[in-house]
Amino acid sequence: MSEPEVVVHRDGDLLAAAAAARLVTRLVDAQAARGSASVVLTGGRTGVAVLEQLRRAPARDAVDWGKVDLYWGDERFLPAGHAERNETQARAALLDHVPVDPARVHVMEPSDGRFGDDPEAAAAAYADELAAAARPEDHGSVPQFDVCMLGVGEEGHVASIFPDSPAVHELERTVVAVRNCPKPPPTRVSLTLPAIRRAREVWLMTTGAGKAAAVAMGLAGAGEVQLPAAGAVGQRRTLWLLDSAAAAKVPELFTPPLA
Ligand SMILES: O=C1O[C@H](COP(=O)(O)O)[C@@H](O)[C@H](O)[C@H]1O
Repeated sequence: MSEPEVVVHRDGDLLAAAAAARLVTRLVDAQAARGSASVVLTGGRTGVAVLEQLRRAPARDAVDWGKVDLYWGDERFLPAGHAERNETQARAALLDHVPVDPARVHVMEPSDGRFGDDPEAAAAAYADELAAAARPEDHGSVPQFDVCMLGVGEEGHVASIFPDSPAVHELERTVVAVRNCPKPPPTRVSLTLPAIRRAREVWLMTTGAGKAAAVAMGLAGAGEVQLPAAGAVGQRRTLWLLDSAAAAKVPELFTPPLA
């Protein structure tokens, strides 16, 4: 597992543009090395802003989008096409604008999908989908994602893993249904921390003063039960991509000059 690294950008727009550029490089490198690439997308303001910046970046065409597997870290369990679904927002921001292979767009089922209003069944199906995509070299029931992008909530949640919730205690399953979320909508489907930790690189991306306390605690060694973001660690790299407001309380040890 990797030690956290911090990159601070002047503001959220710059962070989103820089993360989009970083993602292009990472996907191109993965395709050069292995023929294809995989990325876990996140919902939330920063995650969607990164995809919007990627849509606008001419360098996006350096990626062979037909050879990218796209997954989600979590999904709001709502009907297909609902404006608050992370999938809907990712499609509008980027996926509808690049030539992805629909078979490689691995969505979490909506609440009016194959399993109806049963988030546990939707979570189990996604776990099966991940297991089917894992190759022998992944050494487990989850693909070794090239990049797992995550937002960070004010109370330190990542994906839909909230502090001291059943999901943060899950050590076996790779995907779980989440009920009674403190942030609406109350029902979600989420990767678990063990699944997230299979990623080569985990990028925790967040902006704004409201996130500063959670970011500082995550970097100061908080436990993952109290602060799930602290448990989101990549195999090779764990990057905290912050704007200066979110970085305001970061321990000095981690504070590099503005990027
Ligand atoms: O609801 C969610 O929120 C988090 C954080 O969102 P943000 O707007 O505060 O950046 C996000 O990471 C998660 O995917 C999403 O479902």
